[in-house]
Amino acid sequence: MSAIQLREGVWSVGVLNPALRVFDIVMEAKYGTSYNAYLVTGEKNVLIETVHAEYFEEYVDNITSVLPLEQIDYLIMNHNEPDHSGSVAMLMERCPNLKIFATAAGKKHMEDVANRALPIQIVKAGDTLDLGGKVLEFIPAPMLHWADSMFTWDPADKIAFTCDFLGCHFCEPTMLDKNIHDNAAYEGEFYNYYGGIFSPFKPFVLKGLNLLPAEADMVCPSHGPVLVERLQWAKEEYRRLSTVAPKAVKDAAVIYASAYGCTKALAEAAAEALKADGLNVTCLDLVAAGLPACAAAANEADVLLVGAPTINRDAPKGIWDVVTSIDAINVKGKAAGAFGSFGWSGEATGMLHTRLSQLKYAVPEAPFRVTFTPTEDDKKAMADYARSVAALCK
Ligand SMILES: Cc1cc2nc3c(=O)[nH]c(=O)nc-3n(C[C@H](O)[C@H](O)[C@H](O)COP(=O)(O)O)c2cc1C
Repeated sequence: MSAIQLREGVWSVGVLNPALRVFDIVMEAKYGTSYNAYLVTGEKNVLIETVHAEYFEEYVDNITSVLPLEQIDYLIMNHNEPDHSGSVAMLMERCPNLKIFATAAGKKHMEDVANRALPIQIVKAGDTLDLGGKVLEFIPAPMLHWADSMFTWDPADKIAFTCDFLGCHFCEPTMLDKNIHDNAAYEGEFYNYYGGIFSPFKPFVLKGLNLLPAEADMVCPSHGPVLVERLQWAKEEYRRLSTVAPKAVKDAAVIYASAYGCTKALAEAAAEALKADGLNVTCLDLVAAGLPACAAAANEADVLLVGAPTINRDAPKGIWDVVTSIDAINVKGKAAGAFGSFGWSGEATGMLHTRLSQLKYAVPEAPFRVTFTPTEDDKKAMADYARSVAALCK
């Protein structure tokens, strides 16, 4: 991809990576991605973001197709994940007089990524950068999706540069949303990106939408096409996806695996007790309900009970898949407990209890476990245990 003029004096100088299929270890990128970067020219010339280190030369080619590197005065780093900051150190080698602007957290991240001190000016909300005729404004927008995130606002061009916010992994060679051919594919990636990157930060997304200047008619994100025609839609979707309806009653999820019905009997005792106490209870057998439904219920629950037998000194893999699908960022105020049946050594419940406590759920002192078939007393004790977990929920 070469430099693409977006508006008078505003260029896209990022690169496409159409072959990428897995981003950040965990996100599928069916259509590759783009590492977006922008150049705003004037009396002073400023770059906004760099690119993944492997694409540095292509990035430099794009910049130098507009102007020589020596004429670049500033670099603004809205976000410093290495797919955007990975080329900062190399760029500094070529442009040693470059002055960099970032938030305080951005400075720390950038220097930790580059492993060297950098000439960074820390910016705060409302700080500006005068390019001579054009004044850019900095709008810190923390936790979108790192502490360092900020937007850069160009009021003269009505463009907001928003780092990952409103972006997605999609290669549109023209960078213009009006040229997207496969709109269904784009929308799928837009939602995947929101889900993978922003869904843990819903309150911050709503704050970010409010910080975004309403008069912006172009948004330049750091992945995927620039938003003009889709801008209103994209903002509305972020608002819709991030708005959480208040709950009238607390949700409880009892999720279990059970080979011979022993852990199942405990699960049913727990579910009945919580239902009787007025909670909205979802009780799911992992094998029947499947991982996606169990993971969704676990994440929705204010009170979570995870049940597993011990099989070969561990919990079965499927149950681990559930507890490793939990959004660790959003367990504040929630409570969880582990229970299960075992034959002789009974490791599963302790291991699950440790994991739940490491996720920072409020957990009782110990898990609940019984040998083989639960007695009526065991079931009563299970009901008490479930209630004791629910009592820990704020
Ligand atoms: C293949 C297999 C391996 C097992 N390994 C262990 C074990 O390592 N330690 C243990 O305490 N119980 C072990 N058990 C016993 C189960 O934990 C026990 O039968 C339990 O009651 C099963 O509960 P469930 O009906 O909820 O699956 C094993 C059972 C099976 C079928």
